Order: sequence, then structure tokens, then C-alpha cells
Amino acid sequence: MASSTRTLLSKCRTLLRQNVDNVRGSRRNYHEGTGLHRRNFNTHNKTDGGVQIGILGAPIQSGQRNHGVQFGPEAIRKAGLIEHLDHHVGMTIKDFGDVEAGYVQGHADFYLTGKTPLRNPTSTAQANSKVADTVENILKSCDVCLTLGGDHSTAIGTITGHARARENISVLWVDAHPDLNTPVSSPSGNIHGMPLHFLMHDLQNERLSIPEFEWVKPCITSSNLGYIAIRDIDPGEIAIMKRYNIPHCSIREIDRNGIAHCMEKILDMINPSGNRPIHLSFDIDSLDPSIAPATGTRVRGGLTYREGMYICEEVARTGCLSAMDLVEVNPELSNFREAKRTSEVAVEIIKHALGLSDTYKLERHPQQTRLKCELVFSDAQP
Ligand SMILES: NC(=[NH2+])NCCC[C@H](N)C(=O)O
Ligand SMILES: [Mn+2]
Repeated sequence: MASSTRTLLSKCRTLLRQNVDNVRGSRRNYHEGTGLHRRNFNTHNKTDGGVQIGILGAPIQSGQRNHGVQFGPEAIRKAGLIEHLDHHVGMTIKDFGDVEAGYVQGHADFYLTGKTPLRNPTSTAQANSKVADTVENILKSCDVCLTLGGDHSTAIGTITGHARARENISVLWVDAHPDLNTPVSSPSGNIHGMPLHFLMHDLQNERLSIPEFEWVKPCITSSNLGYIAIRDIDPGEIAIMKRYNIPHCSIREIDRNGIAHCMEKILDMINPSGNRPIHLSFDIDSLDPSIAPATGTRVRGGLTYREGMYICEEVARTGCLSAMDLVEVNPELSNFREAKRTSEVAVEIIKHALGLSDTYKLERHPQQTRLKCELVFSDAQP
């Protein structure tokens, strides 16, 4: 390429970036500072300063068939999660241990539907009820609750707990799958492919009357939910997404328009005012299996490492992160090295969502109970 063309191209890119930054700045008040800081979502009056992160393990595996996903919390902790977070000034980590989830071998009970029986409703409901109570409690004393799964049915508990503790939450669902099946549309009977049908107001008529799940009250609507990276979508899920116009950026839209555009679009859709508490539900299978192989429902053609981290950085920059799930790490489904690699990537994902990435640094402002995540390296050129 001739050097004059290259210069022109680079000038265009710079202009484009500046434009994007201007639009963002005006829409979401980025000039106020970016990143994780206290947004007064909480009802408690903490004056000791700094952001409190509560961590909970939810070793639930009854939402699917593979053995081993119950070891997800242990694997992520072993990959150094606490050590990575602990030394950051202005951030306090409280580890609440694991919820007692109970282990279900294969098929404990099922609820008969027309097609595939719903697998393990009793144990999945009971474990999630504990998760919901614990997340609700953690959010009374912490600014952010991080839950380590477990399979993705865990989101039934975490989102319920979050919605009990804070008003007006919006959910960003990062996943290869929309997990929006109903017991009737599900091809597998696995509850980890259905958590959202329990939680969405719009889908209450699709629920079966399962006494153990009575406690789950709808708490999100189709406009509070956004998908990113989905690429393996069942016919029943497509129908629901179309019927309720659920905001989404499929992996193909990321290919076409880039991750920056997609994140901006999806955040504007689910959090237009820029001050709703965000629930980030991150399924490790959203990443390409070459990066995160130790998971149960791998789908080729996933997010690159940087795309995954970028999603989390942008969430951190909103300053609205209030709860996060990191689910579906299953260390038993690959060899030791791959399992370790997957857990390490999970730690990286969490760090980035909390505003701790290579391109950012956290700074505690003196005398302020606030963390500010500042860009120490930016591409913006004069
Ligand atoms: N959280 C997950 N990994 N979900 C996978 C769901 C796969 C499939 N759509 C099902 O409903 O069975
Ligand atoms: Mn999922």
C-alpha cells in the first residue's frame, strides 16, 4: 500500500475514534471518569471507603448432564482469583465461600413435559433458592457480588437475588447460547438452557407449575436484557427473541461491525440512561473453544481473547457493574493444561470486568469512597 494511502487511512481511523468517543462521552457522561466506582445503588451506608467485592461459589451442576462443572468455583479460585484482586488499593474482597448445592448424579428427578423431560428441577430449584438468598444478602454489604458457577442455571438465583437487592437492573448476557428455552421448546431438558424463561415477565405464560420453582418471580423484561456473542440458537429461542424484540448482537454482527460498535449498541439499548445496575452474566463458552476449551457446550467460532476482554472493559467503564456471574467452567472436560488455561482466562475476564486490565489502572481517590478506573494508555491521537 502506498504510504500516502496509509496515512489517509490512519487519519480516517483517528477521526472515527474521536467521533465515537464524543458520542459516548455525551451519552454516558464518560467525562465523569470511567470504571468501577460506587454508584449509590446500595441501601447501606458504608463510609469506610473503597469498593467491596463479595465473592460466592455456586457449584451447581444439576442444570446439565456433564460431571465436573461443580468444580468451577474451586478451579477459578485455584487459578489465583483472590490473589489477583486482593492487592488493589481501594478494593476490598470478601469471599463468602460456596453455597451448599448438593450433588446430583445423572438424573435425580424430572418433570414430564410434552417432549424432553425437564432434568433435575427439584435440586436445581433448591440450590438456586440458596443462591438467590445469599446474593441478596451479599449485596446488602457489598457493592458488587461476583458468583462463580456452576452451570448457567445459576443465573436463576443470582439474577433473582440481585433484583431483590437493587431496583431496575439490566442484564448483559455474554454467551454462545441465549439460554431462553422453555421446558417445551428445549431440545435437551437441561435447565441451564432455560434460566431466562423463569425470569422474564414476558415469558411467564410459558412456565410450568413446578412447586419448587414457585419462589422465582419474574424480574426482567425484554428491554432490560441484551445478548452478545450468541451463535447457537434453537428454533424456539429464535421465535421468542423475534416476538419480544430482545436486544442482541450475534457473533456475526461482531464480525461485521466490530466489538466496539456492538458494545456501544447493546449498552445503549439495555442501559440508555447509563445508571442502571448492570448484571453481567458471562458464560465462558462465549469465548472461542481454542481459548476456553474446558466447558460443556462448546461452539466453534467464538469471541477472541481481546473481544472477551473488551466486553468486560466496556462494562467496567460504565461504572454500573453490580453483579456478575462467571459460569460453565468445567475442569473435568479437558486435560489439566487446558482446564488450567480456561480457569486463568476466567480470572482475566473477571479482572477486566472489575476494571483491572493491562490498559487500565485503578486509582483510589484520596478521601473519596470511590474507585476510578482511568485509561493510562489510550489510542486517541491528536
Ligand atoms: N448455558 C449453556 N451452556 N447452555 C447451553 C444450552 C444448549 C441448548 N440450547 C439447550 O437448551 O440445551
Ligand atoms: Mn449459558
